[in-house]
Amino acid sequence: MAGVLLWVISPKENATALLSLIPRSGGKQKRSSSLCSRIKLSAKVSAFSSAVANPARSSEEKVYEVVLKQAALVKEQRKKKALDLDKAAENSDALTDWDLLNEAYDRCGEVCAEYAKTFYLGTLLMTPERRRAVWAIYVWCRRTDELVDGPNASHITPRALDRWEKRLDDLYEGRPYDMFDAALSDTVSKYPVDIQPFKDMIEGMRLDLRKSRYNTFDELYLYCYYVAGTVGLMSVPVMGIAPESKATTESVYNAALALGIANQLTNILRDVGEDARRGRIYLPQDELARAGLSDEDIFRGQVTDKWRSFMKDQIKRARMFFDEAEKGVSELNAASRWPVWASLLLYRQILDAIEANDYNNFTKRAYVGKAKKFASLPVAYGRALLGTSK
Ligand SMILES: CC(C)=CCC/C(C)=C/CC/C(C)=C/CC/C(C)=C/[C@@H]1[C@@H](COP(=O)(O)OP(=O)(O)O)[C@]1(C)CC/C=C(\C)CC/C=C(\C)CCC=C(C)C
Ligand SMILES: [Mn+2]
Repeated sequence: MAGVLLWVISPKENATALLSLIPRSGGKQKRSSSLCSRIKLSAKVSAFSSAVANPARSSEEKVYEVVLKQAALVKEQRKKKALDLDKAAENSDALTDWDLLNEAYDRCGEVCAEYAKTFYLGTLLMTPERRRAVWAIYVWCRRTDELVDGPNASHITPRALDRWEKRLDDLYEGRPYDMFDAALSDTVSKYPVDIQPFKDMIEGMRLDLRKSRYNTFDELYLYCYYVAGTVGLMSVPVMGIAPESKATTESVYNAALALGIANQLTNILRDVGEDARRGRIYLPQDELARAGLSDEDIFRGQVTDKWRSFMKDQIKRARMFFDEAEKGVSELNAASRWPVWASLLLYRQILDAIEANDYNNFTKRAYVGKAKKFASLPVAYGRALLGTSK
């Protein structure tokens, strides 16, 4: 991870491309207009927001455009029934440097195993091709987050993030800088993963550099999309939609987006105290004010009835996003469902843990204990076995 920092801070010293060009597979894009379930969730969620009219497009509408674009890319692939992604992936390996590429993917797997053990275990059920592609995406996300959250975050400037984005462009064009990039470069050449969610995640990191308050849920929603909803959009093209699924591609992407948003909202609710100690308050300012709370209340960190009631509403909204996500998991390829269910069940239990801590997210960290974690894995497995909407 340190290498990334060196590179973005001082690119010249480290700018050696390790692997040569990797073939790209294209994908025609087609638009669709099924906003239905998006709007339903939007209506439910905005019941929490103020009555302030928002004549401009909401963040949800803007984000939905990315969802449609990514869904269209995948729909195109699904139509090509004869194309077996795993086979295509295997065949195009013949054109690249096998050993280096395999090593690059293995290293991604190692990083993943170290930082996210449960998730790593879950990926072992996937086909080898899909598994290693998800690892490559995971590592890129982890490195991106490390830039602004890691030990050297204080050295990161907007220009450093611009260089990271340039590096992303390069790897998409088959010019990776290091072996982790090479793995991702290979992945995006084989699966219909659009570059936009990756760029948007970098945009989320830019926001973290310049913004420490969110006026409304709409603003927060966009941030959550940038740093977490994007992960869902990056992952589904690799995890794959079950061939027998009758669900629309857009609805599956909606669910994936919802899972990212739900996870990030949960992160935010869990880390209120920790973030406040870094001068950050992600909770929407207008909702805090309506609950009779201010930044000072958060810095003071006292669990009052006002706070409990405010948190109950926040938790309720996060759960709504988890519910929305649930609708899509069974539509994924059978082998990809288990890690997704596991992550959904585990993350959602953090909300239960906040409740169990009597809403003290100022000084008590809500976490899911080992026993509960292990108990969730067979539950996730059971759900993964259930069929799709066919
Ligand atoms: C149909 C359907 C439901 C499909 C599933 C789609 C899917 C796989 C969604 C994944 C959702 C997910 C795991 C989102 C990640 C959310 C998250 C925790 C984002 C974190 C951002 C910044 O947070 P913060 O800095 O506040 O918190 P920390 O203290 O740093 O934790 C991130 C850290 C961004 C970076 C994200 C990652 C490193 C995770 C990347 C994960 C993958 C690519 C694999 C996803 C696959 C599974 C099975 C979970
Ligand atoms: Mn982080």
